[in-house]
Amino acid sequence: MKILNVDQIRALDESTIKHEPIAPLNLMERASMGFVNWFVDHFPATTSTKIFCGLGNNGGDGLAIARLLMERDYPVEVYVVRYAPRESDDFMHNHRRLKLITEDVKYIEYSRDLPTLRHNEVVIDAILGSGLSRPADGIVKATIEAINRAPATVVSVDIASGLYVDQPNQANDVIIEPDHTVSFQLPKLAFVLPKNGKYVGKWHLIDIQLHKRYIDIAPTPYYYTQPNEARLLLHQRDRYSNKGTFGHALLLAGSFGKIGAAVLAARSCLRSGVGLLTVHVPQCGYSIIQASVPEAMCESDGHQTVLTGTSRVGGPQPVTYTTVGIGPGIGKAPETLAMLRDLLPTITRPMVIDADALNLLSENRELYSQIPQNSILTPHPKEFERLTKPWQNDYEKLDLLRDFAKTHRVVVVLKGAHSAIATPTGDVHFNSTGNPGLSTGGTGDVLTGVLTALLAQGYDSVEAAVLGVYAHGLAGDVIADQRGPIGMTASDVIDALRWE
Ligand SMILES: NC(=O)C1=CN([C@@H]2O[C@H](COP(=O)(O)OP(=O)(O)OC[C@H]3O[C@@H](n4cnc5c(N)ncnc54)[C@H](OP(=O)(O)O)[C@@H]3O)[C@@H](O)[C@H]2O)[C@@H](O)CC1
Ligand SMILES: Nc1ncnc2c1ncn2[C@@H]1O[C@H](COP(=O)(O)OP(=O)(O)O)[C@@H](O)[C@H]1O
Ligand SMILES: [K+]
Repeated sequence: MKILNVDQIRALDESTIKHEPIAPLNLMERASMGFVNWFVDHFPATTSTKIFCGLGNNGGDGLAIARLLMERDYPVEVYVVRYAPRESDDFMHNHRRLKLITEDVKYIEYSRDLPTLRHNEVVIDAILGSGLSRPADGIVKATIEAINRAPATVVSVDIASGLYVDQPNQANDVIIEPDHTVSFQLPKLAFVLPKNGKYVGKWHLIDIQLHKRYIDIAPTPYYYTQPNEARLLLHQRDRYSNKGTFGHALLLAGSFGKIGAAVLAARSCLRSGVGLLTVHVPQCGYSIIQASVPEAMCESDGHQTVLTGTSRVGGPQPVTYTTVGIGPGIGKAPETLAMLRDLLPTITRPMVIDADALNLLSENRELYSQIPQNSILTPHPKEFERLTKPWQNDYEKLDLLRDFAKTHRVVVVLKGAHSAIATPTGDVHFNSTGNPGLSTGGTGDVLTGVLTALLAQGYDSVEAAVLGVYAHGLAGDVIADQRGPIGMTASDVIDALRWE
């Protein structure tokens, strides 16, 4: 699914009006009806509801929503925040329509006009939408602050008032902190950026049949992975396949005290369809791998506690493997750095690079040029900062991410909620699965195993990253449903991986 910018959202609106064709007012009615259908599913008709409307089309939506909820007998109070002398045409029209069924529309010009908000009430925030052009101030700011202070449940229409759709807010901007955002058709970039979490809440999309052709051809670097899109990426198994069909992966993982990382990556690799797997670990990990992952072959490094030269010590010859994954639990010993230096030039196919392998790269940036093209790098934000430099806000981070992927012709999975997958052409796919239960040691190692398995099976790097990250998050969601997010472990995630 595409994520469009604010100008494109406006043009999409106009394109729908022109090509469907539909009157602007009727499109607003459709959007408002979609919101109301969602609202009715979530809050009973006894819910005391206060709707705060601005003077643009977001406010117009709010007025239409008020009328539609009143028609369904919700106890609704309407407040118009009068911050300017002019209203939009569709606001005015909906204002007239609302006045036909109620005289009771209140106006907020000064702080003293603000109502008291209680915990058993729901506030609908329709003050400002995608037309935000400057930080909220004056009475708009006071209203937002009052809503944020209140114990009421808050639902924003389209986007929280005060939050920009696709550009950074300043630290002192005043923005609604909703429990839910109910938006139209496509996600907004602001929804998938971690720092905006409290200004978005849970977000929901309402299909209002905006012009499909416009969406199909609109250029954008940003995508949001939908379940059907992920499923389409999945390779079906040939009935006459054999284990050779699905590649032979080599995992270089573990060090003394961190052999568990190698176990997790190995297990998830096997659970993700690899044909054959060899795990190369320091000597201290040999019997652990043999005993705990019997499906894998194991090679012992020449060193007792850390990974060293692979070929020098009779270890693996990476060229003979379909894919190499390196990083989980390896540490940053000088011998391991030497191994990485020797290894990179010998690998010609895309590999997976994670954890301390990334940290070693960031401390030895001359190695960046040795990373095989189309490799998948899986940093969490701290590792990504080490690979690049600190950023001021999520938008700057996104620029750094796209630049890094393009410059080094690699796929970068920046992990977190809505992991962002940047491609060598500069596109970014935001993941839609996963939950805070995944914020626990070892889930990143699991992801490395998953991605290594997909590359070994011949998936293209971008497809492997999009599908693997999606399936990893989905496994986390399945486990969170079963046992709650707090008690889940990385091993649970491996068990819940499903490829269908
Ligand atoms: N696209 C879709 O899919 C559909 C969209 N729809 C709805 O339309 C909404 C967008 O409407 P919109 O363009 O009228 O913008 P909105 O935010 O209501 O107000 C802009 C006004 O506020 C002003 N203003 C700006 N910042 C301000 C500030 N800080 N403090 C005070 N004022 C400020 C701004 O002033 P200006 O910048 O012009 O000076 C302008 O006058 C969208 O969010 C959705 O709800 C649906 O109805 C149909 C389908
Ligand atoms: N709040 C969250 N929502 C969704 N996914 C998350 C969240 N927190 C962590 N994750 C996922 O969990 C994994 C954590 O990886 P990482 O930080 O490398 O952990 P570790 O190093 O312990 O293995 C990543 O795939 C990340 O996207
Ligand atoms: K809003």
